Amino acid sequence: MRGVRVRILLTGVNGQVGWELQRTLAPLGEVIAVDRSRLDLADTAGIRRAVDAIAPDLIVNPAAYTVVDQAESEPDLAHAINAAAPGELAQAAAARGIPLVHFSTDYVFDGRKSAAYTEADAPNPLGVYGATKLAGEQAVARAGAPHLILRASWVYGLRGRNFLLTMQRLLRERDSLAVVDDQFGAPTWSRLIAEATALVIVRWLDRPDQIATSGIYHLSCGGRTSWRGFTAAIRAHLAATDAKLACLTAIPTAGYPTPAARPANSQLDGDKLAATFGVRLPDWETALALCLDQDFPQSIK
Ligand SMILES: NC(=O)C1=CN([C@@H]2O[C@H](COP(=O)(O)OP(=O)(O)OC[C@H]3O[C@@H](n4cnc5c(N)ncnc54)[C@H](OP(=O)(O)O)[C@@H]3O)[C@@H](O)[C@H]2O)C=CC1
Ligand SMILES: Cc1cn([C@H]2C[C@H](O)[C@@H](COP(=O)(O)OP(=O)(O)O[C@H]3O[C@@H](C)C(=O)[C@@H](O)[C@H]3O)O2)c(=O)[nH]c1=O
Ligand SMILES: [Mg+2]
Repeated sequence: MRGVRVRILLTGVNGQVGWELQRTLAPLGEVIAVDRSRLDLADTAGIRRAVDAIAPDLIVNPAAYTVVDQAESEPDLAHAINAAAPGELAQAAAARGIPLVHFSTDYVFDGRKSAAYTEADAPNPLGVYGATKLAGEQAVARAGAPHLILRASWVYGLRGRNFLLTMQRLLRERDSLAVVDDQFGAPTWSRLIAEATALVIVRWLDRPDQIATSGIYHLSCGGRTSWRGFTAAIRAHLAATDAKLACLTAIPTAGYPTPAARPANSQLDGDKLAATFGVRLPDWETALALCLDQDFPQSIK
């Protein structure tokens, strides 16, 4: 693949990660970005036909059903998009002899481990979203195409639907805000995921051992915090410009009941990605500062 411009089929281009991937994959080749109107992943039967019509050299699939609570009442749709569709994409890739890069989530874990999860830890999802994402991982692995499954966590950015934008709005609107303080993980900026993914793809496609290096890799920011801790950091950044912000209180999970259960700890260990591809994302606090375009803490003034 060295030096060759590849045709890349990219799904989910209006999503957080897909939007950023459109830009970070552009230097690698021709990006054929498809949205739901061109490739509806709920239509499992149409996927193979669409892939064959596009005839890509590589498939990158950040599209997913990501509404965690709603998934509890739409398990069939979530399964179609998160499990059946990646399986079809991977089978199409295997049939064409091309590689697939797929994304998954920290919510495949049950959160009972106190340390960071490695790729060797057994998944045990607590809800429909996590279960369908795990089924997607398994379907991709089974298909036999060279593949990377990149597990991210707590994805945010300045675009789309995410916790950062929700909290910025609520902190401005409300007098007080109660946020759970007993679920831990690492917030991860969508742009860094997309930049790291492009770098990993270049290094992976350059290797002779794409099948041997196929598998699951954890790709999320370093460190960990709670949802309240993440909100406190968002609040601290906002305080530079906004005089009046909601007071923050810590609550237990039981104080914010949701249809889907979430892991108490889903910090991901990034050592395997660093050892294999030389890529590691910065700590979540550094990433948040980069995203919000604040002064970088260590920068020389
Ligand atoms: N968001 C998060 O916190 C985390 C996400 N991940 C994983 O990372 C990946 C990227 O997530 P993220 O970018 O945040 O997701 P988003 O929810 O921001 O975007 C998902 C995209 O998938 C598309 N999509 C949904 N249903 C269909 C369908 N039937 N056919 C075609 N496209 C569809 C959406 O299209 P449309 O715009 O039309 O709705 C949207 O563009 C996913 O695999 C996700 O599971 C992992 C950890 C955390
Ligand atoms: C809005 C709000 C949420 N919370 C809690 C609810 C929940 O336990 C936690 C996180 O809320 P959210 O529902 O926004 O986050 P959630 O949808 O669970 O986010 C997850 O999305 C999927 C797609 C992933 O893959 C995960 O990595 C993760 O990012 O914060 C509060 O405590 N107070 C609040 O005001
Ligand atoms: Mg959500």
